[in-house]
Amino acid sequence: MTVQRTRIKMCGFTREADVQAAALAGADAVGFVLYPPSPRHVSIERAAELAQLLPAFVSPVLLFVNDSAERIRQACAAVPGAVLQFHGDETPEFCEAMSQATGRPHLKAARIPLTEAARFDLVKFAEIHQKAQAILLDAHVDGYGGGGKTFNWSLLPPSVNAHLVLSGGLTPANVADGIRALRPRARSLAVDVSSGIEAGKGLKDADQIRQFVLAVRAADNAS
Ligand SMILES: O=C(O)c1ccccc1NCC(=O)[C@H](O)[C@H](O)COP(=O)(O)O
Repeated sequence: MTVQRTRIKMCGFTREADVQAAALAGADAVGFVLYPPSPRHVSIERAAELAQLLPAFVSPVLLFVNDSAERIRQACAAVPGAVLQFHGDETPEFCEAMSQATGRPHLKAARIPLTEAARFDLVKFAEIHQKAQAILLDAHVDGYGGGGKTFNWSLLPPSVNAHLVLSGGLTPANVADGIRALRPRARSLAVDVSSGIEAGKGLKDADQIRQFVLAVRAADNAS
């Protein structure tokens, strides 16, 4: 029997020890929020420092919200190998142009209404963002993201022709349910977490990090 392995992105890191804890626990990607209004914001220089701690095969992810092409290029030059995550209102054309200009793949966030997920045309969104490496499904919250809230997973379309990343309010306690709800709908599924592994905004908790990875592995092994 083939066990599908759910890849794990953890986001919003600001401290060295937390980045090391995430990599040690088994995160496949570690995200840095380059959006100044976020309480998890880090500068390009700080993201570069933290990304240097990542071992082989753990990808840095640079998160932008409606940022400029110039600053995205600067960030890519400072953080080799980073994946781009566009979490604002970026058009498919802008996202594709930035991937072309930097040679980096990108994730595009879809911000799903908390209680009316069916109102969001995810099939169409995935079609117009078909050049994205994956579509990250986040809850639509004030401040663009990192809200610690789930949306109603059951209201999503039964099938989406895209690699999906489930995000928004995931915790060690609910991530298995999220995997079970989303895996049948996607070409492949990964999960993303920020608030659910924190002691405070941008301050990650090593034990919650470990618990989150264990919960994902248990869900994979049970599938
Ligand atoms: O994390 C933030 O502060 C943030 C701010 C503005 C835009 C996006 C942001 N985070 C993006 C992420 O990828 C988060 O991991 C995602 O929104 C899930 O966050 P959470 O619900 O706290 O797990």
